[in-house]
Amino acid sequence: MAVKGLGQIDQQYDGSKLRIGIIHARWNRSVIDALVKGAIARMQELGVPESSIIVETVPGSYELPYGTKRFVEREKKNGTPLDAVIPIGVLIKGSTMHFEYISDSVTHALMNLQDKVHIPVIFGLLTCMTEEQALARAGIDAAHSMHNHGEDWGACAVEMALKFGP
Ligand SMILES: O=c1[nH]c(NC[C@H](O)[C@H](O)[C@H](O)CO)c([N+](=O)[O-])c(=O)[nH]1
Repeated sequence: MAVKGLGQIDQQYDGSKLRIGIIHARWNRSVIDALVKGAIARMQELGVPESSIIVETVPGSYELPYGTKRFVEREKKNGTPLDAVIPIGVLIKGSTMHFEYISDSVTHALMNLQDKVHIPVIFGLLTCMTEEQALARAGIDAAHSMHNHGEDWGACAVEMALKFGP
């Protein structure tokens, strides 16, 4: 039995009152779209209305930290604050060190963002050595060898928002 992964969340949560943001990069779009779809589907299973899932995009993963911060601030300013936000990006190793620098810096920036925006920022950055790894983690590889990690991120956003919201 696989031991990795979120598995079942430890109780059924009612997400019907939550407002969750997804902000995704547009690189590696086929993988991104599958991850976003999985996150939305899981949050709807947990009762979050589709109209309460707000989707925004940025060019690439490097733009996720700043885009996420401004996205959360904009929704708060509009009187429609988010209860959690899921930045989603897919980084695939190329022939240069670009991958390493973006992966490391974006990971730290997203982690630290939580203390600035004061809502859960779920880690939705796939850092893959190959395209096959990315496809598998979005559940769209030919063998369907793994589940869609976007579903985990959706469940995580609902749990964190309900447990640790304002
Ligand atoms: O989201 C990604 N952005 C990538 N680069 C773009 C970067 O995130 C910025 O958008 C760009 O550097 C402009 O700031 C990637 N690679 O370079 O390989 C990648 O794999 N994934």
